[in-house]
Amino acid sequence: LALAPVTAPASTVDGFVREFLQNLNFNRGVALSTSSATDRYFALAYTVRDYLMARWLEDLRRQREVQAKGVAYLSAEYLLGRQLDNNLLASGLTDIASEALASCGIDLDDLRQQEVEPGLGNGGLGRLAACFIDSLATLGVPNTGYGIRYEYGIFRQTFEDGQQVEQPDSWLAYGSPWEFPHPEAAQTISFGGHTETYDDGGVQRSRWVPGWNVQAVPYNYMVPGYQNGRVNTLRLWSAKATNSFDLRVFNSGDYEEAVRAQTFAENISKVLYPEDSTPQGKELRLQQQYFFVAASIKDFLDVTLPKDFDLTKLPDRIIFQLNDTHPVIAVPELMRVLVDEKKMEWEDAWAITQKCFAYTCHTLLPEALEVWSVDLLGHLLPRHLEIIYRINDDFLDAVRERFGDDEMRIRDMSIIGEHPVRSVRMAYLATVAGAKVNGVAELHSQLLREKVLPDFDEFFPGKFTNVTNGVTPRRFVRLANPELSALITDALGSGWVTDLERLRELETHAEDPEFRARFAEVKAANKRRLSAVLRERDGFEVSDGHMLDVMVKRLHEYKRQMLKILHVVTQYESVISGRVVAADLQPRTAIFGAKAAPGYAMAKNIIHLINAVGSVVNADTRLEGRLKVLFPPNYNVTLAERVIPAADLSEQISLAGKEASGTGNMKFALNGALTIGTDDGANVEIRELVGDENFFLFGMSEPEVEALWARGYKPAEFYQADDNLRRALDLIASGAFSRGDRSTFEPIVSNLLYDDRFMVLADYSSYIAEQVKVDAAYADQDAWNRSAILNVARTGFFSSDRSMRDYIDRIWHTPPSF
Ligand SMILES: CCc1ccc([C@H](C)CC(=O)N[C@@H]2O[C@H](CO)[C@@H](O)[C@H](O)[C@H]2O)cc1
Repeated sequence: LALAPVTAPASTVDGFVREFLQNLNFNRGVALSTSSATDRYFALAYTVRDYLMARWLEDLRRQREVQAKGVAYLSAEYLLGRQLDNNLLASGLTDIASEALASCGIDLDDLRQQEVEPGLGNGGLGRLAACFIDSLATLGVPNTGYGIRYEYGIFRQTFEDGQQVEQPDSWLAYGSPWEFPHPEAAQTISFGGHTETYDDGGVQRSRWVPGWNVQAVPYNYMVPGYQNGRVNTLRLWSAKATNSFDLRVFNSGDYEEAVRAQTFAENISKVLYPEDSTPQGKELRLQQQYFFVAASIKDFLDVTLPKDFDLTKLPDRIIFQLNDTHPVIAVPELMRVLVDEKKMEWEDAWAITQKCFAYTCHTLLPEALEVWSVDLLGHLLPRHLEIIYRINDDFLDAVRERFGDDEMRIRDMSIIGEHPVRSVRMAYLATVAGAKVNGVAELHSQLLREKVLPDFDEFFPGKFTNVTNGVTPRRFVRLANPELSALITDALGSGWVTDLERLRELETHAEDPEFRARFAEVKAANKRRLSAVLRERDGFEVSDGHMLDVMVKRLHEYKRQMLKILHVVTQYESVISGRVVAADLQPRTAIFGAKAAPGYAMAKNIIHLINAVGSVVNADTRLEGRLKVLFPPNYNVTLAERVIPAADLSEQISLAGKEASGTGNMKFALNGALTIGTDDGANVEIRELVGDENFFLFGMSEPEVEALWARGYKPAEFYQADDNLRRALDLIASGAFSRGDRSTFEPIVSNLLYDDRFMVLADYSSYIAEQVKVDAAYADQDAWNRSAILNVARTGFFSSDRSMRDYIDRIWHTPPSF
């Protein structure tokens, strides 16, 4: 019996009830009658786990047996969202669970609300990682996602007097029913100390003599494929002190000292860094990066691989995908293990390492590219710095080989930068070591090659490629928009959930007035649902008959939330000045969602401005309720799942050349919203696929931006030349939204007039003109709905399943196995 494969409980209502009550009574230790909602939620989660367990264990057994090449996805962030519904969908148990619980007098929806979403990421990069591991499991590709189990995720955002206030995100207060801790499989991770060379039987070798170490405890999470019997693993590491308690010191009465090691160690996985563009260069951040990378490499080499595995075959067994530069310390770590511990020759180790890594870059902002000072690196990871120096020396020798003694080029390509302080340029290390380097949208990958890393593109022909981002249709269409899903399935059958290009077949239905009417009803129903959510969550009222104009993403100047708020102020000013009659306005509600990095003052001021404009506009009866601004706090995955299906207009208005890709843009189009956007990131590919007539394009293209910059950009000239713009900025400067206090938003106005790095003023008139077209288009609801349906039909390309297939074809060569 012991060796028999684990069998899942019976997928029947009775079977589910039995399993649920079993978990409630014996796992939570309560009776149904005395149970709390939390008890019932945990018991439900345990029950769903039980149904997926057999698949998970069988998958692990098969992977051990087949030893197929797999993907180790290294990411410092995973923005997972709530797990319950996704796991119910993946196991095909949603209806059975709902019926089983109802038979116990429990409403499944009540339990859904109990779940706290794990906010282990900042934004795009973290959510993309979550979509990718979902797709790898659904495609049946062996994959382990590796990351950090932060005790505190992205902060909770509240507003006090319209200003962002950060609250700690204690998502583990009640524990998480979806994690499987394995303290017995903890890895020891070292830091500090020094290096030394020693004679190893006549061979001079180097070794690291660490100063201190911590324990990395793995927590496993299920990553179920969509109804394919597959379950991959997400392994997140948590830091613990090696010797958590020093009894000797304790008995000496110095209680604090006795536990200092514990707190010190735990700090490593305590909290997620809330920056999503400007690295702070903090030592703890580097500790976090090395901590999870070293634990993951040890875990794979010592646990997953068979004991006698021939490491020269490592590239046939695994590819480590670097999710931006955050895990790139993995390169010198693998070299250290192969050379220092496995005693491999440097050249052999390097040949293996170069085939085992690939690097995805997610940004174009120079300030977002991580650099670590050699002082800090040498202090924390002295052996790794030595290895990086050796990698760089060999690399620059090859550069000299190819280009001769071109010192400029040598200095420009060196992994070691000299200014402002001697530092390691992590993007350069990732590019030199990676087998492949990819951007996340066509335009981004092109700019990466031409502008950010041109020397490397020339030196490494064929290394640079592109894989346009994608989103999982399971969470962002099937789960977030059940009514649209039913409409699509009704028309096309259910195959689209795992074959999203099938949506193309909706094109013919777009010409069917009856189908358009049903689509309109779906959108209206999603708006009603959003309205109920925002009323209950934030006390907001969503006005009927309003176009929902939505901008949800991190607050960053390059994303230009300022352009959106200037549009609102322009409309407001036009009415209160009497130039426009309120009744002529197309009723519109601008919905914002955005967190700002706590240290990003300008971003926080812009949040304050949006809330300030909102409270004045919403209260001004002269607008007759035809223009509203809503800014629900704490935008996260769960709120995205409610807002996106209800949206009419998707705001993707970054300055061309700044947004690497965007993924919200894809989610909106797939849920039948029309996009107003610049030719930036993946907007370009969305517009190409949906057709110019189904996309509201405005603003400068990337080359036009470059040209204006080169000519010398004087934002004040645009202020002078455009009456609407001047009136809008003057109204803000006047204190109209800050109780007459002109100083409150002065920093924003003067920045726009005298700096405006992201050319808000230059693109203003084109944006406003395009918004007028949006209003006109929205007046013809039937034509709008036809265009919206064509957006759904033509954006199947943006499935993360397709992204994964591209990574497999162009980078990983890890076909789905067994
Ligand atoms: C070290 C500070 C830091 C932290 C996170 C990041 C991320 C790379 C920022 C990020 O999330 N980038 C977004 O990645 C998405 C997924 O590829 C893209 O769609 C977005 O365009 C890009 O801004 C940069 C710098």
